[in-house]
Amino acid sequence: MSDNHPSSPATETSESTQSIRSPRLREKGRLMSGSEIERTLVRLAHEIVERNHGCDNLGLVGIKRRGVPLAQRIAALVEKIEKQPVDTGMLDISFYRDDLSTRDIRPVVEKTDIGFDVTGRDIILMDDVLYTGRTIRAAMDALFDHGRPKSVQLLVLIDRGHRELPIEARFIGRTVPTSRREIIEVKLREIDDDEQVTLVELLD
Ligand SMILES: O=P(O)(O)OC[C@H]1O[C@H](OP(=O)(O)OP(=O)(O)O)[C@H](O)[C@@H]1O
Ligand SMILES: O=c1cc[nH]c(=O)[nH]1
Repeated sequence: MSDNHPSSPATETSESTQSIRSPRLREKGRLMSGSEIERTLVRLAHEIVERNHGCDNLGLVGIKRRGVPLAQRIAALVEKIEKQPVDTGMLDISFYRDDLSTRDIRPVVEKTDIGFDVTGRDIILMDDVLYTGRTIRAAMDALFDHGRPKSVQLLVLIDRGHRELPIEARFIGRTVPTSRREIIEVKLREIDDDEQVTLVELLD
């Protein structure tokens, strides 16, 4: 989570008397359990295959962090349906965002290596949450730095609205109307050792 999202994590500084308090959060309820996430991914894998008439030219690209396990799981499901492997890669868009000045700068820079040639391919970008659309816009910039795909489609587990750019997902796990004072928190077992989607309210 980042500073430009209300869901920013606790930021404490010990080097001075100043400390930025974490926002107070209240959990409002669970939107999806682990098994609901799994079932949704199975449906999305079938939709991808159906709308792309197979998977011959597909390449899946997950956006760090939680888009990566989503892409890997969907690749495995598509492979099971179509009985052929699907190229899968990842993008770390930290340095491509257009609002870097307001980002929580992370100390570890991870190299972006999509892992296959995207030129001429039908690329499906994957992320956990679609909100303003700025991450996806940045991811597309990064993608086109790597080559020229034939098409780019977007898959998200949760579309929470509040777009600030003309970006829409083609494959959506669940559309959740939210207020700007709410946060969608996605947990995936590969990253969080837990698996669920919850709606959280920002109290401050
Ligand atoms: O549409 P947007 O407004 O760009 O928001 C969506 C992004 O926000 C989250 O990432 P974030 O950078 O907050 O943190 P994360 O790496 O902890 O998921 C989420 O994973 C999406 O990538
Ligand atoms: O609610 C939100 C908004 C952006 N990113 C998230 O993970 N959750």
